[in-house]
Amino acid sequence: MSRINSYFSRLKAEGKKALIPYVTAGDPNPSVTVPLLHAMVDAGADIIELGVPFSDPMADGPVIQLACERALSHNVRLLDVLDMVKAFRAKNTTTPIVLMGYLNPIEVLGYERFAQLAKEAGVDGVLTVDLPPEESVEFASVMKANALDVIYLLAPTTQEDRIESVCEYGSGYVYYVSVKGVTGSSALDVDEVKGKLDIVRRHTDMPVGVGFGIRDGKTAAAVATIADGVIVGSVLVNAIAENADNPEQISAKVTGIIADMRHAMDA
Ligand SMILES: O=P(O)(O)OC[C@@H](O)[C@@H](O)c1c[nH]c2ccccc12
Repeated sequence: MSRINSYFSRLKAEGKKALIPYVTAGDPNPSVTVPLLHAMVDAGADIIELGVPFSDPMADGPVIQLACERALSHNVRLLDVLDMVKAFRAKNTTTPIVLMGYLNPIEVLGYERFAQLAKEAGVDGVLTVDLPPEESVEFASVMKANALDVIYLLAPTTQEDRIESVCEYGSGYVYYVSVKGVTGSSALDVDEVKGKLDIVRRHTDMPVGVGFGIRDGKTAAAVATIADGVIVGSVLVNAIAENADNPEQISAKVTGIIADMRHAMDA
């Protein structure tokens, strides 16, 4: 059983939902990331989506695009991100980490080498934004051979027959994107998302995480009533951006938001 699977089963047994924050590795500089990951866990994060900085993050809005730029200005590459995961694992062996990014840096390393290094570093799952499941047969089989979960996105526009295949190829959890568009979009409509999740659940027993447009405790709590995981990115990355000039503030701001969400979700 993967660390992601066992984590979700444990939460289920406790009647809790997963809080899944996203941050970009190396933002605003490489020394911030590992301590920030530990602080997020202490504040109530269950699973971490760690973004691999990429020069052309087409599914991301301005907030995460700028995060990628800040990290890339310090030359943070995929191998550096894997080193951060390894450093995190020295003190934490329970919190699942999903690497979130685009295909190009993985292709440069090669699937096999990437998968081995990622596993060794302590990565649990991989979400490759620009690789459609239908084209990922080889990718997915190499990841799975190295005990990495492959997480896919479902969008509001995904047709039911594709939901079926995406759920079949994926493992760990499915990521339901709550609104059309890029990351950092405006608020989502919980009732509309609920209707979609009912359809998704007809096709899979996997946990379903919902992301895009969750910015506060109230929305996090509402999403927690319908989903297994609440995924939060831009509001945290924005707090990082606002404090990029005094990084000692970053952890307090980010963990403040996470603690609020945790509290609202568990209330
Ligand atoms: O930023 P938001 O609206 O809170 O949504 C989460 C999202 O940022 C995170 O999961 C993510 C970061 N980059 C992505 C690219 C595609 C899909 C999702 C993502």
